[in-house]
Amino acid sequence: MGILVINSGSSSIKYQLFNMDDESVLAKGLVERIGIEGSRLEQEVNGEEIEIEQEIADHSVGMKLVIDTLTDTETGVISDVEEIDAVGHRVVHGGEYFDGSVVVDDDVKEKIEECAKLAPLHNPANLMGIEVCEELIPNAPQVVTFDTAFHQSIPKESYMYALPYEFYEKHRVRRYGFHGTSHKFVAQRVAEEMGQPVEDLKIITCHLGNGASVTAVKNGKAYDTSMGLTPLEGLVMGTRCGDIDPAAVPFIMEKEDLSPQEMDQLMNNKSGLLGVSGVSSDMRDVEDAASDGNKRAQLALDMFTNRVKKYIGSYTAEMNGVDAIVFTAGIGENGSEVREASCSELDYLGVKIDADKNNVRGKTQEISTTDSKVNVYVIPTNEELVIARDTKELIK
Ligand SMILES: Nc1ncnc2c1ncn2[C@@H]1O[C@H](COP(=O)(O)OP(=O)(O)O)[C@@H](O)[C@H]1O
Ligand SMILES: CC(=O)OP(=O)(O)O
Ligand SMILES: [Mg+2]
Repeated sequence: MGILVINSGSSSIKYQLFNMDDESVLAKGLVERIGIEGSRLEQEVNGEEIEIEQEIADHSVGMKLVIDTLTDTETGVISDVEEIDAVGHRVVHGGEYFDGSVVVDDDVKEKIEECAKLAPLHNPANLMGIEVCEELIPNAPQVVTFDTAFHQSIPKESYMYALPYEFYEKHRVRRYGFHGTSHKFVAQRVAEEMGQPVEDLKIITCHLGNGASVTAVKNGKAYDTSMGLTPLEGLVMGTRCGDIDPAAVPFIMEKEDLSPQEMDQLMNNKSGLLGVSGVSSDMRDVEDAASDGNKRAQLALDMFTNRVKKYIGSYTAEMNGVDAIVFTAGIGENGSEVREASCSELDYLGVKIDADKNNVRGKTQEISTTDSKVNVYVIPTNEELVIARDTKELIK
């Protein structure tokens, strides 16, 4: 059974074509830097890599390139889209509508669209992916898996905001949390690595990508998470500011005469690493600029890692301890300096990083010293495999 999984991030499309008879990967690829200079597609088939560099203006152009590359006579692994039996998509915001994966129909699409105002960088890209697949792979059923689903277990004292209660009742204003598929996957994986049941562990998972979030996973369930009503709250991100004093919002709007939409754009698209450094939203560019002596790039880096550290500390307090800390996603899997800085001076918690072991990219590895009280790991996330499993289950 051929299942294509599409994971549209805010700046990338990751895809994997699985043979779900044995969960083998037929092709795996990444379209990155969508909408910014240097956009490209990278695809791996049986260990062989190809690279296509071209301008990719948005997720719709990116999706068409993915399907062309998969079916191309030279680069492709299938001769026809008919070999794709189903498509599974990652969708970021499911509101309180969805606590699990579902088959796409008009009603589901409407609800994804309705939630788009709460995930403006994501749900529109996710919907675009669904619509391009409907057009180009018309016979394949489509399934969606929501980032918000895993966080449904968070207790009410953590998901509520201290606003007048009626705003929860009227508009469902609350913390939802995102990257749930990834947090759940790496929490389970780290428990396997440690040879202990996830139900016995207190784990802090740091998903650091273009969007970034930290989750406290207690006894296998999400207990708190840094993203909120939208994927804007919490960590400093590529273009998002994360936590700020909410009173800064009306203050800036008044001073700069901004509409709510303009203010939202400022916080979602022009802030974070990009806004502080003035260099780029991409961690690699910011790290390069900082090592060339750019002070604002260094400041952006320091703010990024300081925020990760704050969340690790606060979730340790909330869970009354921590057994394992996991780093995952683009920056978490590759950025050894970010990991090292985020865990520096956490020795009062018993966290000690081994510099040699930490010199690792994109593979599962314990990076803490043997006498560290907390096990720190790099675990590559695999949201796509989780989505493929759900898709197979639902179309049976
Ligand atoms: N070698 C690396 N070192 C540091 N950061 C990296 C490296 N490779 C990728 N990244 C960072 O990962 C981020 C993208 O992460 P990713 O999980 O793909 O994001 P998203 O899914 O949100 O689009 C970018 O900031 C990029 O710079
Ligand atoms: C929810 C979110 O921020 O997703 P991404 O990291 O893929 O942008
Ligand atoms: Mg991502």
